Amino acid sequence: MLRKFHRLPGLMAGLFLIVLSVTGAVLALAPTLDRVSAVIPAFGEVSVAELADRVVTHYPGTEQIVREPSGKVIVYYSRDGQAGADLVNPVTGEGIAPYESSAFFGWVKDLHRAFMLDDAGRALAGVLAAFMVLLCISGILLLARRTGGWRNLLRPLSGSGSKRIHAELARFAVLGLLLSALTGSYLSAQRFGFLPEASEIGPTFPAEVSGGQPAPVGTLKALGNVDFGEFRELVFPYPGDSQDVYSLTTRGGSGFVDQATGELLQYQPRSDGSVVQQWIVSLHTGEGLWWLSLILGAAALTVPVLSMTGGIIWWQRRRSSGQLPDNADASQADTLILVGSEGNATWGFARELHSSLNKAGFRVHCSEMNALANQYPQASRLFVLTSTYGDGDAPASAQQFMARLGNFRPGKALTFAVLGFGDRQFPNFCKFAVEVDAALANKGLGRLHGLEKIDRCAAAQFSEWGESISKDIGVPLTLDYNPLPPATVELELVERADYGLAIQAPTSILRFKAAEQGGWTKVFSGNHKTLPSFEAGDLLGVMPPNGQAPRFYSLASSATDGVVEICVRKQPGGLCSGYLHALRLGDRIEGFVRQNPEFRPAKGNLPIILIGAGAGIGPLAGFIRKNTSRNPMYLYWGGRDSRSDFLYQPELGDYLDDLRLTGLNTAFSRSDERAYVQDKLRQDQMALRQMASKGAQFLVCGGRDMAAGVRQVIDDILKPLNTDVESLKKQGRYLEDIY
Ligand SMILES: Cc1cc2nc3c(=O)[nH]c(=O)nc-3n(C[C@H](O)[C@H](O)[C@H](O)COP(=O)(O)O)c2cc1C
Repeated sequence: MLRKFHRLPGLMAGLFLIVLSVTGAVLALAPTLDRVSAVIPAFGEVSVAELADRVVTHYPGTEQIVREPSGKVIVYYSRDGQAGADLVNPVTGEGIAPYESSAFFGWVKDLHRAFMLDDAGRALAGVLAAFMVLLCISGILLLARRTGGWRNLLRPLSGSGSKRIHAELARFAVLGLLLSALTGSYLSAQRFGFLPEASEIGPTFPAEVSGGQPAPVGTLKALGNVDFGEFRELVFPYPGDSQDVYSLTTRGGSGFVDQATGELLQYQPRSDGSVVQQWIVSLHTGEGLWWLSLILGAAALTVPVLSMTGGIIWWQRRRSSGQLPDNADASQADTLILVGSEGNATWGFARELHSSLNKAGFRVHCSEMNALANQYPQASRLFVLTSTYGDGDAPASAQQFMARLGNFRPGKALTFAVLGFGDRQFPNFCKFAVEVDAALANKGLGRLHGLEKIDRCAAAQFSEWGESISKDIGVPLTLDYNPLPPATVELELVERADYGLAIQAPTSILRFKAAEQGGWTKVFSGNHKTLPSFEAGDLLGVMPPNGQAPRFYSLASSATDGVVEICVRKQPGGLCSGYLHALRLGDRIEGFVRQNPEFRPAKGNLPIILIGAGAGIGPLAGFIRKNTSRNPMYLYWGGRDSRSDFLYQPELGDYLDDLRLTGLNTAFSRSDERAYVQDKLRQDQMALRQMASKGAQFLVCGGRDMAAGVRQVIDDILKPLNTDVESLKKQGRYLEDIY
């Protein structure tokens, strides 16, 4: 609901909002430019009497002197019967340049206020400002939900692409945008009479003036008492009219000054309403507050990017939820399908189930798990299809499910079936699905069908599950889904370095390049695909021979390195690792990239501690290679025998020499020292604790047992700091890529 609330005004108003914000950003420059060119005397340096005296010396026909909020001073005068206006220096009274309001800023202001459409445009701008208020408020709520609560609002954000850019920019700009939108809505509501405007009634013209011989303006006492900082406007008396007076406006009010005695007559302070009104204008335009105008301008500039990324997110969501035809409304549906997915594979299965149930005559509502509503009044069966990610964690579209389950009030008749999607190669096979199944049972829901798990998107297992469900619901379902294989690129092996043969742990560093599509094939196929950009720590999906499901390997290079590098240990009987180890230079494989932004070193210059064992060194070596800004980076790595499987030994030496690597600590389990990487960590505990207390980040890559051992040692090391690995994980300071 909240997302819908955020999305609708956003999509409707996107284009106009871009115009409003870009013009707003341009206008925000005006107060700063004015401030830069203005000469502003220090407090107490120039009184209004002195200012007027100096101006009159240079402009004998002065009629009015105005001080703009930026500090600029304008004199309006008549000379030889011609009216003129000049900018003047308030210290000397000399003219600086003829005064002309900028035609460009005037045009931009018209576009900003009314889209060049008079009242209809003004009304539209007002409605858009109100939309913007809604967008900002719903956006802040969504952000708090995404970061796990208000207290975490400033924490590092996870995710990548449009979602990440949208959230980061919104977090930076939201307060500025909210201020502009609130003040804009207020001013617009005032203009159309929905809110009262503070009317400023000036003082009445004095009943009595001295009528004596006018004194020189520089000697008038009431003007001498007002500092330039307080001054706003001085209107001169009509020349030769001894009954006329000076009209003086200051920051605090306005009054009249007798031109002979210099007495202040009929002074009237400004009303509170007028002060508030002026503040609202200043907070909207930055008038007189040049620093605020820069903040508002920077915030406004984010709107085009926010609109674009917001549009992309909406479109991706729509596409991934498959624009399901005949998706029943949640309140009307008798059957629910909730989907937890990170890479969208599970959506394909959900779509097939949705279509099959629809054909069987059910009213089916399908949505992501994060969109779990509090109630589904008509629903009697719930199917949850979810993948598992990270190390047994929830996928992106299910991360808020468990929290939302707290408010979920299921009807008595609602029964459920959970179908997990995962990969048996991970020890936490379908762990999140297991947790969801238990949580729903705890909530008191009856089971329609027990938990089942699908390994690597196996279509046959899915069909079998469909047959069991058919029996449970008493209606035949045919679940015939063949997932499309991912779009792959042909990669050619260009280099390999082999280690570990002597110790029966063959491990190779393999470097590939996108294979050249030559000659006629290239011309006619139009099929010259390249890998998308990738970073060390992302995953290379490799299609093994015989059409098996892809296997994933952590990338040890970034796209900018010009090669696709992986480090692979040959597993006994391993289909894909065996296939890769048998490759010779020039051989080609089919591969694709899957991003893994959760496993990346933090930016900045806090220490990074890389810990790994065996082939887990791959992405860690990639991080070190990329550390061209020489931030402190330490590597703890464990192998078997330094003579046989010291992976990346020459490169690590170079990185130490050129300071991309600050410290290297190795442990070899089959050498004389018989040490594991955990032992080296324990030996260095003082240094590690000190770095942790300074905010260091830990990145661990390698086998599961090693990772468990490392976690235990780091927990011990952190104890005196009253923290642990779990807390560091929550802060994004302990990342694992384990297999
Ligand atoms: C980085 C990564 C981590 C994964 N972690 C697990 C895991 O812990 N347990 C599991 O069963 N499957 C794991 N998988 C496999 C996915 O759950 C599986 O590929 C699933 O079909 C993906 O579906 P989705 O594209 O809808 O998210 C992982 C996959 C990747 C790429």
